[in-house]
Amino acid sequence: MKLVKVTIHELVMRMKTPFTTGLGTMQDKRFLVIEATDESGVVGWGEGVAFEEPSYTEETFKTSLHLLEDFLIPALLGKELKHPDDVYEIFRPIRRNNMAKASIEGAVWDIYAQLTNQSLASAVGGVREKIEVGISIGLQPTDEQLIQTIQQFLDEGYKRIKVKIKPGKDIELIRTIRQAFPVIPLMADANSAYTLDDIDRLKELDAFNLMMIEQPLAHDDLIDHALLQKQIKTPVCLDESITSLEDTRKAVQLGSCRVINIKIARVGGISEAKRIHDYCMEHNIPVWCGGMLEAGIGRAQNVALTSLANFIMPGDTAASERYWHEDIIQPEVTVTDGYITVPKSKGLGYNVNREALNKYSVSKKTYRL
Ligand SMILES: O=C(O)CCC(=O)c1ccccc1C(=O)O
Ligand SMILES: [Mg+2]
Repeated sequence: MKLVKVTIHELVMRMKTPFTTGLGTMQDKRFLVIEATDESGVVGWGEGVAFEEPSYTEETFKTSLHLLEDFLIPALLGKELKHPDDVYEIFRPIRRNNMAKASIEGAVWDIYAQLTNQSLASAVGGVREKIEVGISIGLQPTDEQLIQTIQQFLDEGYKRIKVKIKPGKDIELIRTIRQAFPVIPLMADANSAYTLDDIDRLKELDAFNLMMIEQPLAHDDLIDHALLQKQIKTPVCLDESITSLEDTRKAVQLGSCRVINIKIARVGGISEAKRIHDYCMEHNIPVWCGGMLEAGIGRAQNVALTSLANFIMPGDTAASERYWHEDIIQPEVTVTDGYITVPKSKGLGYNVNREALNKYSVSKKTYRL
């Protein structure tokens, strides 16, 4: 494989409903679509999922543009690639900026799958025909609305409910949910809203039989999470803190968590996501696939990755229609009885809908060898 042309499309798509966490609210999603062309003319697609504000990680869609234009695309154009794993090595001298790296690495994986006549799921080593999915629900204005929203997604078949918590909207909130839904698979994501000073409060959550609590403490912490995990029964799941296989090794050795949320973009691509998956499998740490409110291309990659053997907990990869009036892929990702069927066709398994892509595109720029 050799990339000869890369086009960056900048899109803005309005979500059906705003998504609120302790970090902020998002409704209009600005993101990047990467269209990469190989020397044989095969086109691969990637998605740049960094948000407009550096609140979840330090990256933004603008830093992604800068990295792609000035470093990542120049480093890849014209390079002979034997396997998509080569991309991670080529990018190694460039520190962090994982979402920017993943955006173009995903396009190389798509090209590789097409050139080797297989689905992306099969190219990454997936073993499942269908994947079990859950849903992540943002903070709601009232408890009534939250209960109603949970009921709606349970009715749609979602297998696990994740709610956002923050100080002051935690114990009572979870108690209210448990009163309405005593036995559903339920978990809470704090997006780093707590410190060890809140340990008594976090211990109170042990009463509610949560599947796990996601990223309670600082976004870059492993040590305090290990201290916390020793004192609470609820399994700790790390999201923000895991940016690489190295972070994973340290977290597992320290006992910082019992579960890991893998997001392709957060760890710099599909290759590193796979290595984290494999390490966790060897160490009996279950993983699940997190989300970045992706449009169709990122969503398709999540479906493929989740077909790996150790994705044994439902992830956040919900149906396209949960987020978008119209997605940029055909067919859209659909959920039936809480499952997504992993596509078997060549490459991503979904076609990019050029008409939709152009409709939501606000600018584009092409780089050639
Ligand atoms: O539905 C999704 O794509 C995931 C939603 C979600 O929880 C989330 C959305 C934006 C930023 C961070 C997170 C998170 O997993 O912490
Ligand atoms: Mg999270």
